[in-house]
Order: sequence, then C-alpha cells, then structure tokens
Amino acid sequence: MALKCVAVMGWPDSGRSIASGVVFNGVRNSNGEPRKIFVSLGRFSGPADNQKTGKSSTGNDVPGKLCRNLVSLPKPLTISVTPNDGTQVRISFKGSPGSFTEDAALKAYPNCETIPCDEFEEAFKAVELWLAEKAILPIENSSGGSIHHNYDLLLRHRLHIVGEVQFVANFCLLARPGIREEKLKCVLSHPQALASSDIVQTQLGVARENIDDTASAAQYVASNGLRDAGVVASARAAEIYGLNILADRIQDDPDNITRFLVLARDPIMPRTDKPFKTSIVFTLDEGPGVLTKALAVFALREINLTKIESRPQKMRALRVVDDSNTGRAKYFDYLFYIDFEASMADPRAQNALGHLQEFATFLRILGCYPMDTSL
Ligand SMILES: O=C(O)C(=O)C[C@]1(C(=O)O)C=C[C@@H](O)C=C1
Repeated sequence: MALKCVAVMGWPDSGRSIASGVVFNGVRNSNGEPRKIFVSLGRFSGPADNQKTGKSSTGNDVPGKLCRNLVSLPKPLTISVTPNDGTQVRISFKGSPGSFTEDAALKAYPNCETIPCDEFEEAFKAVELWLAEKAILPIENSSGGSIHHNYDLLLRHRLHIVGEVQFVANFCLLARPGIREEKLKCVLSHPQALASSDIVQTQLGVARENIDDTASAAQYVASNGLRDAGVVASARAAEIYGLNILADRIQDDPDNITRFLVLARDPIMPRTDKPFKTSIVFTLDEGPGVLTKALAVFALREINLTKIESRPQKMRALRVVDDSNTGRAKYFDYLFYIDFEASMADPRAQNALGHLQEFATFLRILGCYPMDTSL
C-alpha cells in the first residue's frame, strides 16, 4: 500500500480551510476496484469555516451540503501534529532501554517516547502499523563502516528518511557493584562497541562475547549477577541496570561517530533555507563507464556526494552478459546507494535526478532531510 502526503490549501481569512492528510493508494473496494482513501492529519479553519463544513451557526448539519463536520466523524487513524521538541513522538528502535540508539533518539527528540524492539525489522513495522511515528536506526559508523543490513531494510520497506543524527558514543566499562577490573574474565557487548574499544580489552586480557546491543549486555550481567563479566555500554545503561562505571571513554578513537537515520511514514517538505541532504538508491545497466556517468550527473551540477554504498541485488544476484570475446559472462548485479548534499527543492537536485533517470534502470528517492551539523 503506497502512502502519499497531500495538502489542500486555502486562506484562513477567506473562509476556506487548510487540510492535510495522507492518501492510501492501492486500497480496493469490495468489487476489487482501486480506490483512494483520504485520512485527515489535522485541519486549520478560518472564520467562515461553517460554510465549508456544512454546519449552521447552531452547529447542526446544513441539509444539502456535501461535507459533514469532520470533527464529528470517527477518527481511528487521525494523528496529531507533533511539536519539534519530540513531545508525544513515539520512536521505535532496536535494542533495550539505555542503548546508544535510544541516546541518539533522545538527542534528536528530547521528550520522545522510545519503543524498544528486538529486531530492526520490528522497528520498521512499528511505524508501518502506526504504533510509532518514527523509527531510528544506525546506518554507518566512522570506525566500523556501513551497517549493510539496514541499507537492505531501507529498500525492502517503504518508509521515508526524515532526519539524520550524528552521535559520538561514549563507551564505558561497566561491572556489578564491588567488582574490580582485575576480576573480569570476559566483556560482553554489541560487536561494534567491542571492536571500538579493543585497546582496553586487550590490556585487561579478557575474552569478548557478542550481544545484540550494549544495553542488553548490561541487563544480562546485572540480572544474572555475573561477577566475572564486564560490559561495554553507556553511562545511562549503568544507571538503568544498577552497574558501576569502572572506566569512562574507553573507545580507541575518541571521535567514534555513529550516523543514525530517522524514518517516518510520510516524507517531509524539502527546504532550501538550511542544508538538506537527499538519499537515493538506483541500478544501472552493465557497460564500461556507466557508474562514472551516473556520478557525473552530480559533479556536473557541483553537487557534493557524502556517501556511496553498493549492495548486491539479493533476488537477482547474477547478471548474464553476452560478451562477444569470451562468450556469456556473469557479473554481480548491484544496487547503488548515494547521499548527496542538496535539497529536492533545489533545481540542481531535480535536474541531476532527471538526468540520472534517463539511463538508470531503477531509481528511488529514500528521503530528503536536514543535515545534522551539530558535530
Ligand atoms: O548497541 C547499542 O547500544 C546500539 O545502539 C547499536 C550500536 C551500533 O549498531 O553500532 C550503535 C552505536 C554504537 O556504536 C554501538 C552499537
């Protein structure tokens, strides 16, 4: 089912109303015919709004008018517009409370309600099922590189990227109260956190054990009363699970940055009054220089690329190419993910994508969103 954001505009003082909402495409009626459903996301009314809504000044329906007052209709899917500070925004994430991903959500939306999920896939589904307004997920790390599985999920699901969060994770070594460093035989954490704090673990001479996320590792050590196991996690995880901080800032690279993406059901309106980024994914035909040609559409318009990632096309891993010299050759088939520094409201970006569309075999805009310039 495809979702499309629409806005029906008018002037408040002209007696017309401003409404915005989502159109559900792909819904079928009982005869199997396609139909569209409009779900209101909120309405902005002018003084003469009663003319539009079909209400008399006494509040009764005016006979013969097409519209009934929307307020009196049942609103199972109506959502409210949420303020920027994150109040009432529900954000799903993979991990337990106290994980770095939750920290990143709280950085972007300080008053949000976070919804922990067991898997990334569940965090996506929480938004698709309207249990959350947004999802947040790590996409790349300055020391570990791309989180490939999440690139695949971006394509598999139809959510839109509406923001990015750059976050410096402060890794701490945690243990149960009373346990000293010398007592530790192993350290538990997320593989990325273990890899990013290798020097301290090597000094301690401990074994490493992978756990799904840093906060779950803290929870595990605390709830099982482990006395010879330490954890690499956040200071907030120490507080939540009642562990002590034995060492702070144990990351090998003090500027270890993780980039997170914020996803939502609807795209946001692209702007040009502040720096915006656009993320796309596309495929190309086989041939010499095709990728160079694709990248040139941005270079020609002086658009800076901030990221390029290639991923195999899972359902079409091999492409058979008829090569007259060597017979039939087989190549891997790739998806190219690109982030570039321009808003979709910028004609340069529109022209670049129009140009790319002329020869790309597939192109999807994953989102256009404000750049995180906080670091
Ligand atoms: O385990 C966590 O706390 C997470 O939020 C996940 C994650 C990651 O996936 O890289 C996020 C940031 C840190 O670099 C370590 C782990």
